Amino acid sequence: MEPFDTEPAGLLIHKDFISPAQEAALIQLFQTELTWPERKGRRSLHYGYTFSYRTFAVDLDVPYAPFPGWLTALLPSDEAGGPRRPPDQVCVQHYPPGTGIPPHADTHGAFDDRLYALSLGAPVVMQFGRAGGRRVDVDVAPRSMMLMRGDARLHWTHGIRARKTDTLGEVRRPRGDRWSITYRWLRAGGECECGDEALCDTAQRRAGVERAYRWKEQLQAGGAAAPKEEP
Ligand SMILES: O=C(O)CCC(=O)C(=O)O
Ligand SMILES: [Fe+2]
Repeated sequence: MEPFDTEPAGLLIHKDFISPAQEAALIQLFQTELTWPERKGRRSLHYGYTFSYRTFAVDLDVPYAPFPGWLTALLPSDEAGGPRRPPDQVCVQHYPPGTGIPPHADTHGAFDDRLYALSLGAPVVMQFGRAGGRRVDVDVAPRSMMLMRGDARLHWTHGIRARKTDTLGEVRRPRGDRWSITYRWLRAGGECECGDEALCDTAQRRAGVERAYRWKEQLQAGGAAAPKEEP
């Protein structure tokens, strides 16, 4: 796994984590064997514990669902000191062209300091952002496994703009269908000690600040009636 050559620190990318043949077989499986929710935009399926879009943590009321065989074969083998056990929560997502995911930091208290994401299908530009406006665009290649830890995990947001093309230098590249598999481990104790009040749910709760959910802001502004585009 190689560190990304600029900020954010803690972003590592393992190119060609799977072969083109493995990728093609997986995309075939995604398209023919999985039952995706009927909705426009990005679509998600959950394995292990189920992710809750209400709390942005796992929903412990939904029993742990064992991983299917095809997924077990794709668990990251980590050079960074772990994982010592299989992930608790895995999310397979499909991004049709034009869709994205709003900038966010995965919930600190719920998940520990390592997040992995395997990419399949079309490449996409992922944007990392830091409070104060710094932004780094990362061109995420298919078949690569990304690891976010340290700063990249805790103190930067990541997101994908909902748009039909990405611009790289002078080149406008059309988006294509992309799939990702993200891997998360529950944080023991459920409290994060990073203290980052801009991004950490534990720090915000301790400071008496309610996390600023975009859909709550929309509700207050008389806008959308339900969360639509949250991670
Ligand atoms: O699609 C990806 O590569 C990342 C998805 C993500 O950030 C998330 O599900 O929290
Ligand atoms: Fe994320």
